[in-house]
Amino acid sequence: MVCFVGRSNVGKSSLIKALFSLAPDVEVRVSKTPGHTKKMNFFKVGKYFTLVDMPGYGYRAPQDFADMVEAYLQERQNLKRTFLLVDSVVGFQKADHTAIEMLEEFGIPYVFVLTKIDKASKGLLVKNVLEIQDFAEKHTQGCFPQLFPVSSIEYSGIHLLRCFIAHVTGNLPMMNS
Ligand SMILES: Nc1nc2c(ncn2[C@@H]2O[C@H](COP(=O)(O)OP(=O)(O)OP(=O)(O)O)[C@@H](O)[C@H]2O)c(=O)[nH]1
Ligand SMILES: [Mg+2]
Repeated sequence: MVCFVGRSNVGKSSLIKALFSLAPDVEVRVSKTPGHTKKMNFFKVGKYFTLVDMPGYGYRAPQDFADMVEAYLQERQNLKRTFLLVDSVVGFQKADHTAIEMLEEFGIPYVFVLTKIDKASKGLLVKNVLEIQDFAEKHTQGCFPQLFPVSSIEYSGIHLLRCFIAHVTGNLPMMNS
C-alpha cells in the first residue's frame, strides 16, 4: 500500500489518475475546487498493491482530517511509502511542515513529489527543487533523497514514478549488479 498526501488542490487525485492512465476504466475524481476529496479513496492495482488518495490538508480541508490521516498513517502496517506532494508553483507551505513533522515523528518513510511542473517557470521550478532537496538533506530522517517532479497533464515524470511505486511495493525485481 502507498498513499498520497498534500495540501488541498496540490494534485493528488490528478496524479493517481495519471498513474492509472494505462487503465482508463479506473475512475479517479478530480476537481477545480480545493477540498474536493473528503474521505480516503482506495485504488487497488490487481492483487499487487493499493494506492490511497487522501483528503488534502490546509484550505477547506475536512475538519477531522488530522485525526483521520494521523490515525491511518500511524496504524498502517503494510504502508510501504507515503508520497508528499508539493505544488511546484507555490512551493513549501506551513501546512507541509506540519505534515513532515508528523511523518518524521511516526517514522513513516516518505518521498517528495513536485506537482504541476508544466505550470511553473524554469526558474521557479529550479528554486523549489533546490529548496526541497536542501531541506530533505538537512532536516529529515525518513525522507527519500530523490525528488520526483511530475505533471499529471503532460504526463512528465509519471513513468518513472510508476516504476518507483512498483519497486517500493516489491513488484519490480531489480537487475543484478
Ligand atoms: N497544470 C496542471 N494542473 C494540474 C496538475 N495536476 C492537477 N492539476 C489541477 O489542479 C486542480 C486540483 O487537482 P486535484 O487532483 O483535484 O487536487 P487534490 O490534491 O486531489 O485536491 P483535494 O482533493 O481538494 O485535496 C485541478 O484543477 C487539476 O486540474 C498538473 O500536473 N498540471
Ligand atoms: Mg483529491
